[in-house]
Amino acid sequence: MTAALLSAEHIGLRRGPRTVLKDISVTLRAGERVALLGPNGAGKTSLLRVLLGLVPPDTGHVWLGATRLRDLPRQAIARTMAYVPQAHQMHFPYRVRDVVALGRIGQAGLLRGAVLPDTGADAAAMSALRRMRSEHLADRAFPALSGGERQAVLLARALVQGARVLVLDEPETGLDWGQQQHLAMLLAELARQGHTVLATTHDPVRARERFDHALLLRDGRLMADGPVARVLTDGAIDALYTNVGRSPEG
Ligand SMILES: Nc1ncnc2c1ncn2[C@@H]1O[C@H](COP(=O)(O)OP(=O)(O)OP(=O)(O)O)[C@@H](O)[C@H]1O
Repeated sequence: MTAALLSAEHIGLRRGPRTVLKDISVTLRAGERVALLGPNGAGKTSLLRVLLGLVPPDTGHVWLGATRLRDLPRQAIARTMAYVPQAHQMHFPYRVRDVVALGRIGQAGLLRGAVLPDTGADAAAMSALRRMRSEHLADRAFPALSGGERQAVLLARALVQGARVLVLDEPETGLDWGQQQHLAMLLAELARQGHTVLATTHDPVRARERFDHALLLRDGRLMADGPVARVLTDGAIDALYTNVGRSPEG
């Protein structure tokens, strides 16, 4: 089996009086597409943020390879992991190639003072856009793109960043069927190239087709973790989404 790229052990997270994550242990491996599913409020985004090192857990540890995430500088984390947010948050009319080139800013030496990236950045951006089959968008204004085009551009930026782990929060939201198919094809290609894809989704049926592995989260607890064919059964899906919020607060 491939070595763990990112792992979490016994993660607990409290927010005010609420326990948001409870004793969660997961392992992500190179080349895997992992779907994170659960009802609204289950803790999916909170878990992503802990895994990305954006929120320190109250208990447990996250490991990037053999190193604890909390012992790594932000730049080192950024070179390994990229967060691909829902794709509608940028309003300034940057050109696509510049949005992608911004992925270089996390690299050594560029954080201090530099606004726009180094001379190699544009070539790197174009190469990443080609990998995401989006080079034809290079000179368009980012905010004018469709949701699916923006996702592809943000994935290209993650590639420029050098990230091996790509973390996506509900990437299919707002995409029509054709764009969802295109995104699924890009994620499959990235996984074949050895990237790890971790994405939240509200669509268990499509997750069975488009992911290798599933994590089921409910009330902050990991209910199941395994290959999609084993984990995403009709019974498990029903149980995941039925009578939500009735379990005791812990
Ligand atoms: N900063 C915070 N302060 C208080 N409560 C929080 C905070 N962040 C998250 N929570 C609570 O933690 C729980 C999990 O939230 P989270 O956003 O992780 O769920 P989710 O599974 O991503 O939900 P959704 O599918 O609706 O996006 C929710 O009850 C939420 O209200």
